[in-house]
Amino acid sequence: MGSETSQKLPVIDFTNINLANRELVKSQIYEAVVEYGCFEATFDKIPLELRKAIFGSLEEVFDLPLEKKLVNVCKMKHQEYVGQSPMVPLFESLGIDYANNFERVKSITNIWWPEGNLNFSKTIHSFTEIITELDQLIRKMILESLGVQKYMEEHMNSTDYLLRVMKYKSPQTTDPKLGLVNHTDQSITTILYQNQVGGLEVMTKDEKWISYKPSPNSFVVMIGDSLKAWSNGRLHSPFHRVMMSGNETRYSLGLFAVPKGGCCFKAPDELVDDEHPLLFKPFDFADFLDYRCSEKGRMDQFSLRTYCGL
Ligand SMILES: O=C(O)CCC(=O)C(=O)O
Ligand SMILES: [Fe+2]
Repeated sequence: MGSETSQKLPVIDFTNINLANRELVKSQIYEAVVEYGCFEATFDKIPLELRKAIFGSLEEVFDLPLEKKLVNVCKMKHQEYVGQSPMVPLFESLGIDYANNFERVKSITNIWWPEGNLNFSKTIHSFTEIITELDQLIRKMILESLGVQKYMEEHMNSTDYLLRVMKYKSPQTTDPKLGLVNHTDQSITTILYQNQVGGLEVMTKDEKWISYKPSPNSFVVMIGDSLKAWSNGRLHSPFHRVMMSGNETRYSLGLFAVPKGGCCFKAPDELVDDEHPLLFKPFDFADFLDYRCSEKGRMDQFSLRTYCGL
């Protein structure tokens, strides 16, 4: 599935949003999430020192002994350590749930480093706090574009944040090797950030792979299946994967906004009418993840449609 294209993701500038350009940015976002389900955000609020600290912290956590990484630190379901998988041997990932809450980050840090590691907690939390703000601005603008801003508070209150950190070993070859399998995210939105090593590819609606070139002030913003369902299919949740080549280690972070478990996630009535019949049954995110992580769900590229498509 998919051939390469020299096309690029739409780039949207968030460095200086003001009253004069807000509406323009809003329309750029909407156009991008309808067409690509994804865009590159230029955003300069991560100072260079913090960037260095972030990738230093990622190196440090993945250098922990395997038995430490295998301890399940998350209260959110299905967020345990992934690694040493025969399907994706280069890939490792750890979850930090509710990473926007400093006390929560500290208590997870203390499991990994019983003597504490304040530098790690602070770095992870600062990053999350800054990116959470970007996420909320983007979602606010998306809800406005959808004409359902009256649900803003309810929508924001029914979501939590999960941070996942990722390491991809270098394959030591110029021949690209699969780093992470092709998938859509189950989240509402995902914001990705990475070191200088490229590899992320996003699929267009006509099944072409766009490869993304990282840079320090650039973030990839992606729509997940939950927002696709909530927008009653108006927004696209794109397939994406990671392909690795060369001899440098790739580190990345994904901040996932996810529906709170136990809460019924349903498209607003305003987005459902004769022209736009309801496409997905209301769902509980925890159940959706149960399906996605089941033996059948793991093999199912169209898990949203299978799980709650009408
Ligand atoms: O490492 C990346 O850039 C992508 C990670 C990803 O797609 C995911 O964790 O869902
Ligand atoms: Fe993903």
